[in-house]
Amino acid sequence: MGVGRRMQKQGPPPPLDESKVTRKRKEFQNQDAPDTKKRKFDKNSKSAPGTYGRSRAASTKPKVTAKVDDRKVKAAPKTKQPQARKVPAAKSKKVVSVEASASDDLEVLEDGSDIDMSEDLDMAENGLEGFKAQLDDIESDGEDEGSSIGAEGDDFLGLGSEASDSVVDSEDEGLSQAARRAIWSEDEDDGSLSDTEQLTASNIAGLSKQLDREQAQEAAEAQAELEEAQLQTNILGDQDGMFSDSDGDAEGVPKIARLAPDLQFLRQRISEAIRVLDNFSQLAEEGRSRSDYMQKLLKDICTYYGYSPFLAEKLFLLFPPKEALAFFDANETPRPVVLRTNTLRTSRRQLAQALISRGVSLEPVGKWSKVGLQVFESPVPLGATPEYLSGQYMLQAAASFLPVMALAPQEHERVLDMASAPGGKTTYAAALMRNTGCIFANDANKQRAKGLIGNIHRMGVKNTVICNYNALEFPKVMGGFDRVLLDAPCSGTGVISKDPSVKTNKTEKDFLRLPHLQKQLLLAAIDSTDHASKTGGYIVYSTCSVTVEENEQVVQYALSRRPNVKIVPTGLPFGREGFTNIMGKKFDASMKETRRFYPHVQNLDGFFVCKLKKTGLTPANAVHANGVGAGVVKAAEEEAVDRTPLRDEEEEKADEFGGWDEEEDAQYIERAKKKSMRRRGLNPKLAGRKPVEKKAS
Ligand SMILES: C[S@@+](CC[C@H](N)C(=O)[O-])C[C@H]1O[C@@H](n2cnc3c(N)ncnc32)[C@H](O)[C@@H]1O
Repeated sequence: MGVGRRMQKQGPPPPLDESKVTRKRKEFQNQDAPDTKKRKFDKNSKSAPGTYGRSRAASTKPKVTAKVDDRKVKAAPKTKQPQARKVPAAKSKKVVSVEASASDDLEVLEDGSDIDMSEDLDMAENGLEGFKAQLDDIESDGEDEGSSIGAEGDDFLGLGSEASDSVVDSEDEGLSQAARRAIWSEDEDDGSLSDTEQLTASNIAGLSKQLDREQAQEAAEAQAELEEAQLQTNILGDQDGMFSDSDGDAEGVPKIARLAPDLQFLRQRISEAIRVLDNFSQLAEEGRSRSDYMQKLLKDICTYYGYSPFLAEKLFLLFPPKEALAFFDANETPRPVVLRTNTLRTSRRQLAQALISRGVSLEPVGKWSKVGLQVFESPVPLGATPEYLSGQYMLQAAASFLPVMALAPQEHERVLDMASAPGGKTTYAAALMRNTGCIFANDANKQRAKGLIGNIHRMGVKNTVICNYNALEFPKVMGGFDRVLLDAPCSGTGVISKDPSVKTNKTEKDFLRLPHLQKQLLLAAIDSTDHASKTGGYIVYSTCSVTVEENEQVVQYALSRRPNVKIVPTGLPFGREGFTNIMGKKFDASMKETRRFYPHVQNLDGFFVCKLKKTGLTPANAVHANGVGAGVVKAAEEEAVDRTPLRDEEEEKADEFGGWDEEEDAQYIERAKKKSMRRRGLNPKLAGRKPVEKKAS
């Protein structure tokens, strides 16, 4: 986490203030690009993807001082409205020349701190008011130069405008006429007639032609700017209404106007469509159906937030329309940075003190966790502090505490973590078990399992065996666990703020393939659990996805294939109930005991947690996850012993993850043999020698 990045407090995010977003976007359209490059921005604000992010950044107003006549004065920030620049050549050039000279002296103050948008906007507005007043004063001087200045002032106000850098303070009232000319009319090439210039018969025709040429050139430039502005904002195509639109279906829209969406307008249209959908009978246009609005809305959501149509629809349908928008918005902002205290090494209080002494600003994550700390600001990289390196904490999203809290592993139990890398949940479980009992931490991915090994060592976890199986192999590999955690591989629709590629890279195929795998893994988890465990017999299924296919549907499948399990309360103090009925799909009534977590509700990653209790042996006719018949499952369940198959030597050698060092092992074996001989009273040095036969005397 970088310096100066302030996070929101964990908890529901405040509702989006539409008026601010709109204002900020408008400001962006009025900004000059070079100014925006110089600023630093709070990355933690709500912003739409891509250009929306840029527009939000660009709309921030820096503090600007301009030196005019060697005096520093506060200036209103530059603004620009290219569409409105149809001004006579002479005046326009004058404005540009003033801007150029003023900008040489401009100082953009960058204090490096986050910029408070609302304050800056107020400042900008106040500055503009002050400048208008000053211009009024200048105009009221009533002299030739004054009237020329007055005209410039009108341009400025009308344009909104270019010369705002060169704001003069009240001291300008005392400037001499010559001084004013120096400020406002120094451009020799401005095309206007100076008061020393004479119009004669010989040059009047030439001058007239020159003016015509310049006016034509100016008109061409204005047209070019107008077209460029349309490219940026797509205004022509969009402003006709909700159903005459930017995607090229509106007649008479020039092609040029269809290239880039106007995000501000899109946002308004999305809000409007949602308003109509919320009160359809009263607000809908005549002849338009709900589905017309829905289609339009989904299309706009795809453009605005950058989702594939397929995923936008899937996620949209999980919520009422207004809430769906809040969900999409929340996916555009990062979740709070949270760390979990490793109670095997320290206490939360001690850790907090140590980090605070390094300048870290933090708070307990909430009453629901005794180990979480939310970090607001840190001057040091949190992944490299001595406390981190000595394993006193894990950087871990708060939502990922929840499945372990639901699992509630007890001391001295045997626990299986089926998909455990990089170990956030395994190490938490180990801490809850106070390093007693045994956790089998499995992951099918060797590379990720290496990260798991690193974390386990760093955090002083000693009760864990790391395995590298396809978890579908369980319980053939091993069974009879008191508790099993299946934090399943998933599509990641709950963590889009961390990985926005999910918006476009998940296809229909993924939502067939993943649920299939998840269902099979859950059957394997159930079959690996000891229903007769004195302390447990529990399975926790979790994903960091919010789709129904990966959650309720998977659990429902398991209930239908394994009548020997039932859903039980998770024990978590908050979270929304799982769905029992959605989009025409009906689930078991007990599904409401499962819990859903959302970015826009709890300011947590999207998560699903379900706790199951195994009540008996898997029935004889059950089919195992791995396609194996019931007999094998039953045998594996009954025989809760380690049945890890021996792997052949070649495989072992090639396996850098779990392979043996043959030479080192030979030494250990040799040493062990010698020890064992000594214990039996034999001399190891004589080992291998043939016993000397005693000669008969
Ligand atoms: C959501 S992540 C697990 C995160 C982990 N529980 C933690 O808290 O750090 C899912 C994991 O499943 C693993 N995985 C995918 N397919 C698997 C399979 N068939 N068997 C076992 N692990 C699998 C992936 O390698 C990945 O590490």
